[in-house]
Amino acid sequence: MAQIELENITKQFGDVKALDNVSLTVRDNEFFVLFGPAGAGKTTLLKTIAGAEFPEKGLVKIGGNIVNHVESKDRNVSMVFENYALYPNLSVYDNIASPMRSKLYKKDEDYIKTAVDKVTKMMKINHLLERKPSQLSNGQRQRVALGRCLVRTPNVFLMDEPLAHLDAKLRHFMRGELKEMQTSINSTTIYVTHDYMEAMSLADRIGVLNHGEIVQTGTAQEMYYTPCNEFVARLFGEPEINILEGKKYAREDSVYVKVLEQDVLLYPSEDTIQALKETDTDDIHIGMRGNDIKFAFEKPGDEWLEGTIYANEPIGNKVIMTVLIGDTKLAVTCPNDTVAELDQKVYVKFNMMNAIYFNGETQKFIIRNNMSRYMAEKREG
Ligand SMILES: Nc1ncnc2c1ncn2[C@@H]1O[C@H](COP(=O)(O)OP(=O)(O)OP(=O)(O)O)[C@@H](O)[C@H]1O
Repeated sequence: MAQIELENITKQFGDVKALDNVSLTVRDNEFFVLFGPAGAGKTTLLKTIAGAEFPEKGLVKIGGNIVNHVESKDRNVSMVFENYALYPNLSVYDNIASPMRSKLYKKDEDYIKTAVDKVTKMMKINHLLERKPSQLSNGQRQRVALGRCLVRTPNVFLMDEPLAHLDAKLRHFMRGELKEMQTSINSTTIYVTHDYMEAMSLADRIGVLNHGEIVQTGTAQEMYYTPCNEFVARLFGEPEINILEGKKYAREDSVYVKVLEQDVLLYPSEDTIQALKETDTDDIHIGMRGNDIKFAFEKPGDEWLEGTIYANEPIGNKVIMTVLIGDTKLAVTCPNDTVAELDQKVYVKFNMMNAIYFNGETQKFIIRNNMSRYMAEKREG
């Protein structure tokens, strides 16, 4: 049983509050991903759980026990850092074997050999066992460090960007292996990444950290469809979500939002009207993802907005077209065979089914269109 609870944790380095009153529960056996910009406090949070940093305030609990004063080695956690921290004089084999030779976990050499074989095959480093860390590439070193972390089965794995230095193909493969491993052993994992795709594909739940504070926790779906503010909305998805500045105004018993200074009204769905009416500002921002914007080169109808093509950028199997309307740039996701000239006229239309509304003053989430339907679908699974 290794539920992790952080209660009101504050950790300060000089003037910098690396963690600011953080409260968080990571459930037993959960794969929890910590996500956030550089300097948000992710590594400090991991180190606080590992016992490598000690908070000035708050409680750290593992498996229901307060561990604030328990030494790192006695917490039964296994941590892998982005900067490897391998023993330079030991071979790959001995580096990976080292946790099992420690006084606390002492295992016999046959057991160790079986465990090292298993993990080095999984990491695709079983041909490097005799080498020293200095004879390895960064990606190989990182896999050795990950292997050393995974070779025993602690209560808690703490992983700080363990795949950052691997090429895209290997990273994809490793993600699959990690996920499978997680489901086959009973361990709680907290995993730090900068890669939103990695966060979304691995996580049971995600915690977004910014300036030392937990901004939102939830599933990948919740982060993507119901982000608690514009900051979270921008973190998930490529291209970054478009945030359109608009004004709401009432007409009869409905509410309308006008965007891009154009005479186009975006009709909120029925269940959105009440929430927009109750919002105490007329400044409304609409979050619209690139794949919810349709485009055409001939004007299909009056409700389409006219713009010009500002940029066209291929990304993997899609093209991101930047459309300029007035001063606003919209990122539109297009099929990868889209051919378009810069400055060419283009017409766009929003799929309002997936519009997300934010308070323009606070940038906080108000509601998404068809919220009740979305919630019902979520409940059904
Ligand atoms: N030992 C330290 N001494 C002084 N300041 C520190 C120390 N460790 C971290 N900090 C500061 O605390 C803040 C949080 O750092 P932390 O490394 O936890 O962020 P992070 O989210 O892991 O960042 P990154 O994604 O860049 O690794 C940063 O402002 C950092 O400069």
